[in-house]
Amino acid sequence: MPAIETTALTKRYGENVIAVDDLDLTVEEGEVFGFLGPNGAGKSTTINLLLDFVRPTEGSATVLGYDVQREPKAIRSRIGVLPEGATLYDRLTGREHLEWVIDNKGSDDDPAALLERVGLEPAAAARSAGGYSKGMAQRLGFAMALVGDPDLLILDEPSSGLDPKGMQELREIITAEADRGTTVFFSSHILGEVEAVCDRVGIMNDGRLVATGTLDALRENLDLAASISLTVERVPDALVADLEAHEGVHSVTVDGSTITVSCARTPVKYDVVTQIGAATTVLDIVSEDTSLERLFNTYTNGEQSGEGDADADLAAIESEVSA
Ligand SMILES: Nc1ncnc2c1ncn2[C@@H]1O[C@H](COP(=O)(O)OP(=O)(O)OP(=O)(O)O)[C@@H](O)[C@H]1O
Repeated sequence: MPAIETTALTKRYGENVIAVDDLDLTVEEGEVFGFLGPNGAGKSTTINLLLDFVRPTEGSATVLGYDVQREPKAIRSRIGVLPEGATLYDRLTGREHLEWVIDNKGSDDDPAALLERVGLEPAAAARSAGGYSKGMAQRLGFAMALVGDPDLLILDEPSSGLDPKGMQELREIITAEADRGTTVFFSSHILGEVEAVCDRVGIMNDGRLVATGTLDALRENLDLAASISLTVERVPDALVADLEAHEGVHSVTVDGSTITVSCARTPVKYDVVTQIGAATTVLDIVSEDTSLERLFNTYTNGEQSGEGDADADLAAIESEVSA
C-alpha cells in the first residue's frame, strides 16, 4: 500500500488559476520523497489537499490507504505535519505547545526526549514561544510533528528559517525517522537538502508533475552532459578517435596531458575511464555530474544556457510522465 496516492488530483481557484493540475503521484511506504518546484508550482496546495485543508475540484487522494476526504481523522492520528510557516501561540512556552499536542494525540511521549531530538534546549523550551527565532519555532514545529511516532511525516519547507547547523540537524532527524521506517514527504526548493536525504523526488511546475524518480534517473533521462577529465602520462595517437567513436560520448578535448570527455550519461564515464586506462597510465581523474540546479532548471523550463535542448528534453519527459 502506498503511503500517498493521488489520482487526477486537481485544484482550481476561479477560472484562471489551476494550482494543481491532474496530479498522479505515488509515494511508497518507507520512502523519503522530496517534492520540488519553484514558487507557485502547487506544492503547498497539494499538501493542503492531502490534509483535507482544501477540497479538490476533481480527482482523489489516499494517505496511508485512507481516503483523504472521507477518513481524515484516521489519517491525522497516524501522521505528523509540519505546515509552512506554522503559527505558535505567543504566550505558551515551547514545552506547553508540545504537551498540548501530546494530550491531543493521546500519546505518552516524553516532551523532554522530543525536545532533545530536535535540539531545543530545556531553557528555551521553558520560554514563551512569542520570543522564538524562526529556527527555534521550526524546531518546535518539528517536535510537534514527531509526537506519537507517526507513520508518515509531511513537512512543508522544513528547512525554512534554519541556519546551516539547523539544516544539518534537520537532515539527521529525517534520516533517523526514515531508519525507523517512517515515510517522509517534504516540499522544498533547497536542492542540496533534497539531494542529501531523498530516495526519490517529484518536480512540480505550474501545477503539473513534470518528473518523478531518483535524482540519478532524472539526470540520465534528461541526457544532460556530464564530464570527466583524466590526466594521463601520454596521449596515444588513436585514443581521441577511439573515444569519439564510443556511443554516448559527445566530445573529446585534449589540453596537454589532460583529456576531457563530455558524455551523455554518467555510466558512460566508466567506459571512458576503462578505455583510457587500457591505453595509457592514468594519473588523476576529475568527474563532474550535472548539477542539481541545472537539472531542476531544465525540468522547470528555466534553463537559459548550456548544452542540450531544454524544451525538447522537457517535452520528452512530460510525455513519459503522462504516458
Ligand atoms: N487560496 C488561493 N486562492 C487563489 N489562488 C491560490 C490560492 N492558494 C494558492 N493559489 C495559487 O495556486 C498556485 C500554487 O500555489 P502553491 O502555494 O500551492 O505553490 P507552492 O509550490 O507551494 O509555492 P511556494 O513555494 O511559494 O510556497 C499559485 O499560483 C498560487 O497563487
